[in-house]
Amino acid sequence: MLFESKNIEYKHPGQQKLIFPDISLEAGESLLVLGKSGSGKTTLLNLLAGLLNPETGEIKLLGKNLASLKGQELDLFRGKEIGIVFQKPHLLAALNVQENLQMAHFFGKKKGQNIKDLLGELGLATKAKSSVLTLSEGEAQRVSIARALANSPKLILADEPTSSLDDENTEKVINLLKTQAAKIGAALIIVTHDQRVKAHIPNFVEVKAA
Ligand SMILES: Nc1ncnc2c1ncn2[C@@H]1O[C@H](COP(=O)(O)OP(=O)(O)OP(=O)(O)O)[C@@H](O)[C@H]1O
Repeated sequence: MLFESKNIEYKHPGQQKLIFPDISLEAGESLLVLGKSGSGKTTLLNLLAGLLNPETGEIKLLGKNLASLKGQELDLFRGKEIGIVFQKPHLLAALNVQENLQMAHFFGKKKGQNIKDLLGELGLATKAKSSVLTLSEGEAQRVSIARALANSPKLILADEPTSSLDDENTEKVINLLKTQAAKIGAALIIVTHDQRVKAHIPNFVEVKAA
């Protein structure tokens, strides 16, 4: 199994304990994480990315238990093997499109995908040298996807990647994520409350308050 999470529980200070469904995915498989606002979707994504530590349970990517990795080791593993698409693109405004992607190679200490080719596949070939401040919302979202894919990670995590997009761009973004995940042999997990995404990815788990 490429990716597995089992018996994960987490409690934010002063909040109810969150109990998450188990997940297991092979390379090229996709999964939606659905749930109401406040149910714990973003918390689960942060746990799967190793940005939070679960109180119980284990998360394994490429046979490695995330909890067994510490500090810099975990940061480097995340940089190489986990691509995260945040809800808002969070691009570095001082850098152009291409430089934003080069940062991923730098932090992952990995050669990764050819940036020019990747931008071409995401329909951004003409934007390589553009300031990220001049991009439309859909373009900025695609750049943030390109950045998440730049190191050919084995796990792609996307938090509400379509919430601010129209129907056409939603379909484009979901297809891009699926195609790229299949191409690089990654597992894809998309957190969303956007019902439109369900039409494209039938496999789902639901996060519910305990
Ligand atoms: N840092 C924190 N400290 C305390 N409570 C938190 C923290 N982060 C999240 N929570 C609480 O944990 C619960 C789950 O939050 P989370 O952001 O994971 O939900 P979500 O399903 O992603 O919501 P949304 O769809 O609105 O983004 C909520 O009740 C939230 O208030």
